[in-house]
Amino acid sequence: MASLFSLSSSSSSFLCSNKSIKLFSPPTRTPTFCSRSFSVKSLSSPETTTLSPTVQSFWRWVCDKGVIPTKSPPVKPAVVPEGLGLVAQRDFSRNEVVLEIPSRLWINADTVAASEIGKVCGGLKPWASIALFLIREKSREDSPWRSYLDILPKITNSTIFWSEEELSELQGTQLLSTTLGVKEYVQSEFLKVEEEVILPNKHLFPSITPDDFLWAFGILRSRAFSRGQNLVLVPPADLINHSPSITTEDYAWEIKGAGLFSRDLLFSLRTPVFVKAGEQVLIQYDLGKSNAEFALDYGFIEPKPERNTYTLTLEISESDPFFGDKLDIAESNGQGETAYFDICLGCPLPPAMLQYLRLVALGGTDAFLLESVFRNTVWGHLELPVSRANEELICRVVRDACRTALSSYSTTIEEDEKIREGRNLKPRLEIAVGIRAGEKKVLEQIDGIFKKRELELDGLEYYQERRLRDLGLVGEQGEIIFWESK
Ligand SMILES: C[S@@+](CC[C@H](N)C(=O)[O-])C[C@H]1O[C@@H](n2cnc3c(N)ncnc32)[C@H](O)[C@@H]1O
Repeated sequence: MASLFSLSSSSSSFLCSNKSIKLFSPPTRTPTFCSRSFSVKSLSSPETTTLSPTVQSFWRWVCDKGVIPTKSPPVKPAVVPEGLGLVAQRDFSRNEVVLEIPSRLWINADTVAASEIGKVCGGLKPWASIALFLIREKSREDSPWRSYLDILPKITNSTIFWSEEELSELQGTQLLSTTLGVKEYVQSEFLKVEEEVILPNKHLFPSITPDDFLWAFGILRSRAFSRGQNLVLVPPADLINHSPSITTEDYAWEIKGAGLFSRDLLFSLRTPVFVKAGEQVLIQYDLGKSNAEFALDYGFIEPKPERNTYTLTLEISESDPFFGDKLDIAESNGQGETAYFDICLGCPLPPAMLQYLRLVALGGTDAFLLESVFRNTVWGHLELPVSRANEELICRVVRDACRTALSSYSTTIEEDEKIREGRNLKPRLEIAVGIRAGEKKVLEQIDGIFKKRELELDGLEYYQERRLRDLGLVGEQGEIIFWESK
């Protein structure tokens, strides 16, 4: 991916920023806007009585599978402000299991492998094979998964489904470049899958378009539970919605053995908080996700300031005369030629960021620190200011980068705040305005940190002074102690 900016001691260039794409981290969800056969009502309490025939038929299908006690189901699907959700039919205590779903109801890579297309999907990435499975089953009237597929949203508010006009509201944001990057990635995966699997096996597949593939990708992104490469769709557990006010780190779900005498697996969903009968059961999707990731994966954002992030991408330029030494030092300390630092609103800078910046900016009379004799200690030295020139350069370069990034947005924070005050904002506009305001606030925060630092440059202690002090050559007041002749 292109880097946000690169910084070197000889030249400093700032490029547009992009974030590395993390595919399929923990469970995901999708918001209210879903165009489906049930109508989404804005309700203060979950609506359990007016389910559409599609949802009723889905629930019958789930109950018929024998995975939910039909007479006294612990939860039921309901129309809630987030779309569909799960509503408690009795009180649940904190961490109590809400649903246990056996693997025969899951859709994962094993389901695909055991299906008619299993043989031809073996070489695909797990998500791509599940995507093909979903699309194929969706096209079959008699699919055993019909009732489930019918309740899946045709579209979500994820930015991957936004029109060009809607995306234009994200002008200047990192989310826009990430969204375009993800769409490009899905498109290129589609072309590969089309050439290697779909076209050579036309008898197995309906005609599949890039939009179908993007839909399936969006479905997986917003509702597959995942750990690492293992993705799994688990009806009806995937009706669980996210609550910003649940902040427990505990996993809300696990996969476990079905019992002593069974080789089957169960997907077990717990409620992280006490829930009263009639209330919606909610979980925390992921405390570590930024609003940009929420918008991309699920199509909603949270009001919490710390969900607003900006990713600074720093790079050791290949044209840097000390490229090899700097890379060696970076790699010995868990970094690379390119380093990504997620900065969130109201949080301190990531600890290694200043070290990496100082390393990248190292040059001139400070270059002696790159010599091999310092190799084991240089990273430690970089924790503190090296020289005025080095510190001044990093301040200037970071501040220039922030200003350049800030100038690429089409609105100011004040303008965004005004729009947000307006009533009845469309969900996608609300997301766009929240994201762009959040990114700008983080950029202003970074700029502010380095502006303050610039003002402190004269008062900072640099490497040479520290060294003299360690050698006992600097007095209490910072004066140099000369040898006194006897
Ligand atoms: C795992 S699905 C949950 C079921 C979903 N509500 C449905 O109707 O199918 C995730 C999706 O639910 C919606 N969602 C979940 N939590 C939400 C929230 N706190 N605010 C808005 N939408 C939410 C989003 O559309 C998200 O992509």
